[in-house]
Amino acid sequence: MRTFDLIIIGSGSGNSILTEDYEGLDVAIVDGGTFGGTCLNVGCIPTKMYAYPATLARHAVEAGRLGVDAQLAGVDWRGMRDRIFGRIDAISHGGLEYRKSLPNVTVVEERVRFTGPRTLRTASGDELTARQVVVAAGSRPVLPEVPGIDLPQVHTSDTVMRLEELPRRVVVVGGGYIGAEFAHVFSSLGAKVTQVNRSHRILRYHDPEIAERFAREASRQWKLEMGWTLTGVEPAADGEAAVSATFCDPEDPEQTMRLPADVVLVATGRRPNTDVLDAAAGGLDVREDGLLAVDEQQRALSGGRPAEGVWALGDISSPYQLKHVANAEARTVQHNLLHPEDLRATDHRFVPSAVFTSPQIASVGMTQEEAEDWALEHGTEVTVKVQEYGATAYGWAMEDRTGLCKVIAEKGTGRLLGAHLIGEEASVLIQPLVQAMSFGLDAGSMARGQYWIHPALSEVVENALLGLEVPEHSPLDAAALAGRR
Ligand SMILES: Cc1cc2nc3c(=O)[nH]c(=O)nc-3n(C[C@H](O)[C@H](O)[C@H](O)COP(=O)(O)OP(=O)(O)OC[C@H]3O[C@@H](n4cnc5c(N)ncnc54)[C@H](O)[C@@H]3O)c2cc1C
Ligand SMILES: NC(=O)c1ccc[n+]([C@@H]2O[C@H](COP(=O)([O-])OP(=O)(O)OC[C@H]3O[C@@H](n4cnc5c(N)ncnc54)[C@H](O)[C@@H]3O)[C@@H](O)[C@H]2O)c1
Repeated sequence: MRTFDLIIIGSGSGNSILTEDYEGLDVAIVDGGTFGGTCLNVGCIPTKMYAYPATLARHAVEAGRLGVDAQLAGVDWRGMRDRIFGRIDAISHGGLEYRKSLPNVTVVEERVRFTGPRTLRTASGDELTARQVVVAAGSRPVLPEVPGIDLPQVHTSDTVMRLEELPRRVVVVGGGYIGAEFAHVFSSLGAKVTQVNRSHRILRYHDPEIAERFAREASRQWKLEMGWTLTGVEPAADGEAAVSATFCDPEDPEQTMRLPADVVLVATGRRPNTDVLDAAAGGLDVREDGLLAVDEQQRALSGGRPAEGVWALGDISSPYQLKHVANAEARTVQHNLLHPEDLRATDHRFVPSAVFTSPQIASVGMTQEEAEDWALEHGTEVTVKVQEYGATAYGWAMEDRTGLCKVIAEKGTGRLLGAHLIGEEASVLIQPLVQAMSFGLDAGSMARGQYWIHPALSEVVENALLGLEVPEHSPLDAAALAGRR
């Protein structure tokens, strides 16, 4: 049995814990996959490195509306792929080598499982234990158990970005973040894409007005099929495509659909790795949804109480499955490991997210429906303003027909409750609204307490705020508005 001061399982956000403050500790960092984890190797970073050129390609196709005679002559998929992974693989490799070079750090490049409280066994049979264990083992794609799911033409986000050629026909299964982003990438780069979703709502956790606007835009760019569940994939009979994917209507299984494809991308959600880690054998509580149970201080729970010396962060324990959340939780663990007498909690109040499609989508806080329910429950009223990009000066410059910014606030106080955008640079435009919510700036003060550069796109946000029925300045202080008391 090898004993350490600290074992970190997972080199994604888990790896960021190890600063110089840890130099005095004997640390093991364990990862059985690619060093650097999901975001770097198969997640946020490579997808955005594809999404950006895909957006450029989309703009070229749409530039004619503005009198620019551009066209998409083609894309160099292999060149793009090699540029992207040439950069990423080097970062992953460099990170691994750096960790290996540290005298106090042992890198274990193997899968591990819990065998008891704070004890682990590697795939090759070594036993490891530590005073403190950080579980940062992430999540993995869920694959429906249907015939043909293991055919080589069936991919997940883990493999699809390394294809040798840009496929001609792609069937994307799933209507969430991953499905939407890859439908954008493949269709903008020139593939014929059909995106199939089980429910009748795409991006189902988003504000319905945004999701509907997105569905309208998406169906201009690729084919959307709603209300179908995947039943199988088989080699195609006609030789026109490599495989055909079959679907049925979950409410009427007699209704079926067959789609030819060169690539079937399955993006039907991700599952926390608590099962492969055998978290229960470590005495840790696993929730019904498969997440490792943690408290606000990121302490893993055992029998509902903090387990001695076990912490967790990121996709394995967080319902958000977002890199900025995993990083924030890692900062909490980094502090708490060294300051047991002064534990911090992770602030999960205003978690924003964005979908990097064209147009982009960004969201923070309550949807309109959630805000209206909240208002009923708290005996208060909400005010909502939807500002179209096309009705602002920069929106005219862009001849924009799709963008909108919806802001939701409490009427009496101007407290911002939610913001939802679809449109150019939505992921950037939302940030001042996240800031206002986090620091308790009310909508009225935010609108009129600062200059907004004219005629920048940010006037969309300014005008949305000005359209709310709120006091010019809030009667409440910032802490109360930020929901801190
Ligand atoms: C295609 C895609 C696009 C994404 N885009 C975005 C985005 O734009 N913005 C955003 O905020 N989020 C995005 N995400 C989500 C984001 O990548 C994750 O939320 C984040 O990477 C989770 O980090 P983590 O540290 O919890 O886990 P990970 O980074 O997954 O790290 C876990 C590590 O643990 C290792 N591991 C697992 N089990 C074991 C075991 N038993 N033994 C040893 N090692 C093990 C794995 O090999 C892995 O390296 C995206 C995800 C995907 C899949
Ligand atoms: N930009 C970002 O922040 C970003 C990008 C990608 C991924 N992520 C993270 O990764 C997570 C996983 O993404 P995801 O898109 O795989 O999951 P998701 O949960 O967002 O979406 C899964 C979709 O698949 C559909 N589905 C499920 N089973 C199906 C079936 N059998 N047939 C057809 N459709 C089916 C669901 O209805 C849903 O629309 C996200 O929740 C997100 O947190 C974030």
